[in-house]
Amino acid sequence: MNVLEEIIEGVRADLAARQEVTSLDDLKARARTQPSAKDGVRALRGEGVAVIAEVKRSSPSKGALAAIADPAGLAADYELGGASVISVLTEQRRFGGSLQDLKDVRTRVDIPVLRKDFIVSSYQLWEARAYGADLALLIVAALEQAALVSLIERAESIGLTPLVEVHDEHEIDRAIDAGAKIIGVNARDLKTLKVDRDTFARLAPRIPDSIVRVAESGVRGPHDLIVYANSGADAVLVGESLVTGRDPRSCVADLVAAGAHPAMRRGR
Ligand SMILES: O=C(O)c1ccccc1NCC(=O)[C@H](O)[C@H](O)COP(=O)(O)O
Repeated sequence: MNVLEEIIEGVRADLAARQEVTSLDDLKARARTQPSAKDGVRALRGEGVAVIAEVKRSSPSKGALAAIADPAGLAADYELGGASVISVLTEQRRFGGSLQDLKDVRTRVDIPVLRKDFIVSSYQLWEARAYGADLALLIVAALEQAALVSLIERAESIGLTPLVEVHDEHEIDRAIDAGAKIIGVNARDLKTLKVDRDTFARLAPRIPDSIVRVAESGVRGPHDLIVYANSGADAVLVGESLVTGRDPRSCVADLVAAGAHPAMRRGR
């Protein structure tokens, strides 16, 4: 079993336990009490390069990164630094996240919030909405094509914007065929966990201009953002360097400033 398969095995077990406690009808009722979801595409299509700042306590590749006792406070700092979207890892076993983190972050920030998890069921989309997410990650490598199509449709029908994650050309074609409006190219191979920052430059030209292009993983600072932007990134998704940096707000502000430079404007 590779790392992705191991993670998903745990995700399915935790999902089954939650489904024992909360019925789908209860989740739907809770989701319907939420304010309308914010527009994820609009948030990532502004001037300059948008920053998606991640609340990430630990990871399979690096182990413990940061304790993050106050995820909402961290998210508020990210927002003050100029982030366009907050990503909240809700997977518990390997990333130390939770739906409570998502709820806490949602109540503190005004910008859109992404549920970053390993989504294999529409139940998790309803959870995302019920706990206040505006966007939800869908990983092509984790889903058969019929499931991908159906989860994108379900996400959109309940107001969520799907961020569809890919790792190679074939997955890009699958994401486009499935109707993705935002595609994230993850530089981290989810089977080997190796980060290859050249992946984005290689794959981005295959993604049409009509689709928002997000470069995920491996951003250590403004230089990496600029390299991704020069290869066509509309947005970058950043976790580790923000949670391990000394001042998350200024780390985000430095990225936003680099992405707002006139040389980064590409008439989007
Ligand atoms: O981060 C990991 O080790 C990891 C392993 C297996 C599946 C997913 C993983 N990370 C999720 C992400 O995609 C990143 O958290 C995100 O792109 C931010 O990356 P980074 O800035 O490099 O922390």
